[in-house]
Amino acid sequence: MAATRRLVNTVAVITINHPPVNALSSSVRHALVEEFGKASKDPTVEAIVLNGSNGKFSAGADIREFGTSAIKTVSLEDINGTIEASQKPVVAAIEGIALGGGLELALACHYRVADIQSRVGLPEVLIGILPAAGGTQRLPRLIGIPAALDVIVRGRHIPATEALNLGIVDEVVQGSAVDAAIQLAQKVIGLPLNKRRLSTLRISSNLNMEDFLDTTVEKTKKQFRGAQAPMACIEAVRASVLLPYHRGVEKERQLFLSLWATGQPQAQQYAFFSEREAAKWSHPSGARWYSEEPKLVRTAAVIGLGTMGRGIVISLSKANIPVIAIEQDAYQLEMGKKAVNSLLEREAEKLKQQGFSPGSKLASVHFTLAFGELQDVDLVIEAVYENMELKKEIFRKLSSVCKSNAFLCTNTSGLNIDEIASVTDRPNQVIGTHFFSPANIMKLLEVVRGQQTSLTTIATAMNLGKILGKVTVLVGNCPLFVGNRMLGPYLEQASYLLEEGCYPETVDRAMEEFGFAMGPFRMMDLAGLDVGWRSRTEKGLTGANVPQGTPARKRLGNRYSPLADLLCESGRFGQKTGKGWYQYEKPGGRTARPDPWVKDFLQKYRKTHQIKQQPSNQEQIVERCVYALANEGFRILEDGIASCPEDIDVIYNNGYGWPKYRGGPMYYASFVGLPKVFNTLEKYYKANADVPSMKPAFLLKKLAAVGGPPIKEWRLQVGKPVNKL
Ligand SMILES: CCC/C=C/C(=O)SCCNC(=O)CCNC(=O)[C@H](O)C(C)(C)COP(=O)([O-])OP(=O)([O-])OC[C@H]1O[C@@H](n2cnc3c(N)ncnc32)[C@H](O)[C@@H]1OP(=O)([O-])[O-]
Repeated sequence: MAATRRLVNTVAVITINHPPVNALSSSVRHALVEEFGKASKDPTVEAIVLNGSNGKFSAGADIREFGTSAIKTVSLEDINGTIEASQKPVVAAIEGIALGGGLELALACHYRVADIQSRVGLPEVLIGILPAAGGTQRLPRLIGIPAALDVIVRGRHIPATEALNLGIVDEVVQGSAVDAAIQLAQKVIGLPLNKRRLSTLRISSNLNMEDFLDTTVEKTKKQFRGAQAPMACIEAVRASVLLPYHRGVEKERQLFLSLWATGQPQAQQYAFFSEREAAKWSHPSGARWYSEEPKLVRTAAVIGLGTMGRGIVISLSKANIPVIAIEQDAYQLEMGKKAVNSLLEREAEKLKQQGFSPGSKLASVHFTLAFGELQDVDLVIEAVYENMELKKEIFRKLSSVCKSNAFLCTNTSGLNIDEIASVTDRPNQVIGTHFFSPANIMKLLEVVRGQQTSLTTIATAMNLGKILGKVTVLVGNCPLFVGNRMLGPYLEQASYLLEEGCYPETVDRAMEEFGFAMGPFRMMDLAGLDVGWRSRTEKGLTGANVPQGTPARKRLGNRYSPLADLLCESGRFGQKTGKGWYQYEKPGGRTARPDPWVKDFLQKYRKTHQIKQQPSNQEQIVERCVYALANEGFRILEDGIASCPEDIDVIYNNGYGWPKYRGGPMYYASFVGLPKVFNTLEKYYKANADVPSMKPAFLLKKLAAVGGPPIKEWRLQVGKPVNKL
């Protein structure tokens, strides 16, 4: 039964029953209509309580129903209208979650009681749509325009205590929300309900509403560049100010339909489900996520308290895993300790505001210089800087100190996991955990399996990612893994565009207007140009080891752009030195301004090398950079490094500032049409045979030849994720 009804004295308790998250699918909506109908007519029932089974009120509309005929059967807004109009008081008992349509349903009830652990919110914007069951009209009437806009446009999950302060819920309880709701229902029997019907309320505000909304539009446009849903949310809330309720709801509906026509909701919903699929990892042996038991990680250690290590320590502590944090000398340890403690204090403050005792949620961190103290930890994450010899030295030590069943993880963004594992006494328990900076904030975790990594180790690392609240993707071992490997051809194209007449700001603007959080040059300045320079020097691509007579713009017969090397030779390492592709207000400054020095440098460079100027327009810039990125994605699939295109998209959406409303580079390629992507790359490669990264990948060619099937059918062509490198 999608909903059940029981009687407690004169209160009917209607329970939504649709595991795992009580999504309001067609069957649930039908069941709600039926049970409400019965409870309303039953003369022994004087009040109604609505809750969800398994401690979850509801995660909202069933996302899988969008775009199908199921969504067209009995509408949630009609149900909400019926509930609100009920002559018997209806109380929502919110446990766990009331999200999206779930909260809209609760808003239609006359009262709302929440348990202290629950979260409410209208996160529709995160899947490309807007609350379209009256949420954009009821919430502003309940909590006012500014607060409602914040909730609806940002789509965040709001902890119960904050929801109480905002006025979204009437009561927060430590114990059972259902018991409290039944008590409240009994208390309000017979009281007038008019003021509890949100659709009938008038919006009160002293603000100059039109100005306020216009300013919000401008701010939101900048903040969510290119995303349509946040803008539609504002327009729907504007309607709540200007129009009577029923016309506001019509506007909500229209906005929903026009959003659907943009294609953005489909991309964002693909991204939503891809994230969940990524957790269901597969292994070339045929093992899958459900066939392997992860080991419990009761204690962990982090080696190295630089920016990355600090973030990892915070993540572990927030997941209630006690941590031992190690540094190499007293000074570094003290610096790390100060930074970690100050971040932990902030977390503790947040918890206090939510009504929790920080001690119950944040695990302890012990700082030490002594490796010997690691003998009992279940798992170690090494997070020192990227240097193979240093990492090997640490893993040798760990191997001798840690108990035999401890897992050893290396936080590297591209070094060979097998080489690191080879110096240990347990290569099967070594795995890569590539966090993204700042590690306590960024959602992505690339888990890298080496050749000998055991299934238990994989299951444990994947499960740890989940416990840390990360979007975790399992990938194979190759230089730079998935995300960073794809950046290579992308950044290469960006540099060639400069050689051919563009400027950093032109390329960045094009990519940012496409939707990237940051264009390639601003990104390089932030990461530090010296990092890539060091790696190219080690590979003999630049510096003293380049063979004499090598042309400046060729390496091993292929095109090479020395621009970044030249910048580094002038001491321009990016933000840290106050100069890079841009100039900054000071070393460490954040505000990038176009630098006349760079313009002059590029002009002289083009003249010296007699490069014909043919600056690309915005569309060409995007095509070259994004197709280069996706093409490498196809190669990664061919090589068996990623299991499926969805995993690649999850990595880009969560770790590289890719605009989620475009689904990810592989989804985008599919959206544009694989034959078009193939033909564009082929044309470029024919004209530039010295740029092998633009040669269309074999898999792309194969898929384009059959007309570019939908992305979920690519798996058939990809096969098992066997590392072919
Ligand atoms: C009518 C128009 C107006 C209304 C619009 C809306 O309400 S739009 C909706 C607005 N609401 C949202 O945007 C909320 C979206 N959901 C979430 O944010 C999270 O899922 C969570 C916080 C509810 C639970 O997190 P967690 O880490 O505990 O668990 P988990 O994330 O792994 O999910 C478990 C399983 O449930 C599945 N599933 C989940 N939700 C839905 C759904 N609504 N639908 C269908 N399925 C859903 C999920 O795919 C997964 O399936 P699998 O892989 O097992 O087959």
